Amino acid sequence: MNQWETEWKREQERVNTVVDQVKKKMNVLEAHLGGKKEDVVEIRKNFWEDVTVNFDDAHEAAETAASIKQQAELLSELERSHKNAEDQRKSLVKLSDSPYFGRIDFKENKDAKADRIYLGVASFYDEKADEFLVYDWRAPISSLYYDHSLGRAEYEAPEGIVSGEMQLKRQYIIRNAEIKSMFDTGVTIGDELLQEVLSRQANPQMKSIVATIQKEQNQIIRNTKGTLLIVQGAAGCGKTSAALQRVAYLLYRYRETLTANQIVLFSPNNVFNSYVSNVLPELGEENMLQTTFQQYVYHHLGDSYDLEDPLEQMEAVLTGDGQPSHKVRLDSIRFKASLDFMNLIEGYISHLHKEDMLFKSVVFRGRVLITADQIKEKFYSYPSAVSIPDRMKLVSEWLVSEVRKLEKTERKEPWVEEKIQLLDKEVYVRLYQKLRKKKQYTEDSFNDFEREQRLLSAYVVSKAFKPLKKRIKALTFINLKAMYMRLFTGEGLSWEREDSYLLPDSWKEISRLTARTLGNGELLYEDATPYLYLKERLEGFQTNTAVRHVFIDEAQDYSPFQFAFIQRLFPRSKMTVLGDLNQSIYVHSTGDAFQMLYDHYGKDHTERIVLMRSYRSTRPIVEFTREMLHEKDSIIPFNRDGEKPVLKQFEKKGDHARALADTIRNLQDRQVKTIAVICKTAKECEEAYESLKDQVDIELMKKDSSSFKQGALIIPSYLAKGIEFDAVLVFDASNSQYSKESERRLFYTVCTRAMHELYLFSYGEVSAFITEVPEDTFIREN
Ligand SMILES: Nc1ncnc2c1ncn2[C@@H]1O[C@H](COP(=O)(O)OP(=O)(O)OP(=O)(O)O)[C@@H](O)[C@H]1O
Repeated sequence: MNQWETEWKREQERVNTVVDQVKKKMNVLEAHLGGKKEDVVEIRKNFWEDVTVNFDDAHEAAETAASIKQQAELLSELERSHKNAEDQRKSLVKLSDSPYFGRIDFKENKDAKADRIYLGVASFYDEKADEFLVYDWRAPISSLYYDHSLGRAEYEAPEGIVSGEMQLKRQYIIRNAEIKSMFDTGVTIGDELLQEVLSRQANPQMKSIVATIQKEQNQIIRNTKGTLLIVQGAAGCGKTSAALQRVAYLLYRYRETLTANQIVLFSPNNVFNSYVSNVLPELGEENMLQTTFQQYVYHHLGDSYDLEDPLEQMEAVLTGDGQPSHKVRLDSIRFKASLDFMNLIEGYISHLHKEDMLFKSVVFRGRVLITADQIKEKFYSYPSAVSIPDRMKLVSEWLVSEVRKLEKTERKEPWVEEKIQLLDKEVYVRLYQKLRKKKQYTEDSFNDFEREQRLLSAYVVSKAFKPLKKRIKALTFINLKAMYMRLFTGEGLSWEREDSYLLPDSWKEISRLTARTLGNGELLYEDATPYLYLKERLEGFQTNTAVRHVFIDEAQDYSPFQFAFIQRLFPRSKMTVLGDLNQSIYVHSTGDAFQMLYDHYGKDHTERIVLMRSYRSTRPIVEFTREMLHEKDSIIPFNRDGEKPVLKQFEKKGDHARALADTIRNLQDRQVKTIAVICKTAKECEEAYESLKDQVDIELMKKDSSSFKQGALIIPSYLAKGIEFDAVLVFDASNSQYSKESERRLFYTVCTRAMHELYLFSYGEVSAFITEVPEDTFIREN
């Protein structure tokens, strides 16, 4: 046995010992868990038997309430501790399969001998020996593994910097408690392991990368300095991965004070949400809150409008024909995303502060109770030093009190009597009991009848007024639609000198388009954020102060307006924004979106990290795709071999479809797991599906799809954002699809979804973005 084999054997023995210990602990825990579960079931079953229920008088009722509370607390405490034990059991199950993935031998300066530190997804402590057999990858000492090569090294411990020498860095792949591979590494975390991990097939669910986090990614994960962390990096450089491991790190580091529901991740769409949803549970952590900006907007706008969704907007942009109306739409999207438009709205709000606020009359049963003018007069009667939202609250209180007064006079209206006649028996009985309780029944039956009538009319009127009061409290008397509309009616800004603002040349056309759609009860997606902004500025921002960390992935797709909005929404939160300007595919994305954030937070509160190495795709694919960009040097491929991208050009539709089907079949025969035919638009996807569905087994992804499975699928470009596939087939890489400068980034985004194989099918003349790429970076086939 050579030295390495001996070493391997020794390491395997250690794995066996650790796994034995883990299993022992698991057995103890399982027995304990069983007992706890029984307790919980028992308490649930006997909940009402163990509380004394007595409502005879106020004192007894209070005792009963206290008894129920005590029982509920006991139950929730037991459930909490059951959940903790269950979480611990899950992490032990993982450790029993693969207890660790790395080892470092680190000799602190003060010590004579090096300590062996083994790193895994969770820590494992041996009580008897009083030592950690496995350290959590997020422990302070574990950062040595990610940040340093052999030689002098240091890490930041709670008590200060610890310096020493790293004498060994080793990596393992352990499955079923057996070492499958083992490498000693030097400078970075071993290329061999990374090669092995990256060459695996893609998965419909993203995987954690803890065993192979690279040094520059670790800077993102463990960054706790700034309020704003900006991560800019090429396609596939691990931005999303780093973000998710960062969430896991923060949950570990601040475990006493931070919980998963204080972290929000904004992601591009629901498919992406489902794609990343497994990473944290895999690491033994609960998922953070996940949302899309669109979901947020929907939630807050309710159904007050027929709201266009962003994918419909995208489809309208991509299928546009370049006609003047299309150009106006593009201008509208761009302008409404800008800070110039935000300034315009701010100017409008200042104006509303003084005059022109629009209200809706308070109407009851078709009758105007309080006119819009009366409300307006009341609003402006409050001192202007009081903010608009505060004045709105005062108006709302005033309205409710006015309505209460009117409620009394309303009781005599004829409709009330009619309603009373129609009341059902149950209500009568209830009212009768109410009267008895109040001891209002006397022997005098005439008097009783009168009282009954009074009570019934009060009941009927109060019931009818209830929704009205509720609406008033929800500030629905503010005529938001009309006020937003007023920004666009008239030939210019009807309320202000328009030269005070920066308006686009096509402002008049944009105004006409907007007034028309609003008039039809539709809200274009580009109007959603500004509309919501105006609403919040008038009603008061519904800020969320509980959230401590906001992550925005694919941040290049957010407009400055949206960023500003999110900032206001989460005033106490730190922000991590991750994006790649080369993948900005929306018309509203501007090159300087991050700059706006940077300006807002300032240099002292911002950290900016740039990632250059791309891990997703093979070297030949990266060498091809980066050529499409102007700043090609900013992307370094990870050295993983593969075939060059293949270009196939066709003149006939039938040949094009047949060749696509042949390629898909070939991939399927080779057991390639995830195959995506990517089209520019949903419309093109439908065409692709029609031409392929009878030839191969393939699924069509639509905008409301929320996840994807293994196999072959057809997907529009904008839904494929952020995700990856073993093989990508670009449905039509012709110049008719991708030629404008604005389509360059879209084409780049599409091609960079490929991990191992990339095929470009062109129906007709090939896209200029391919012809300008050096011929030796791809293969022409026909
Ligand atoms: N350190 C790493 N170890 C192993 N795999 C990694 C590492 N970093 C990135 N990867 C892999 O590279 C692929 C791309 O990562 P990820 O999706 O996080 O990149 P991204 O920068 O968000 O890409 P995009 O901008 O294209 O959406 C994933 O399969 C991920 O698992």
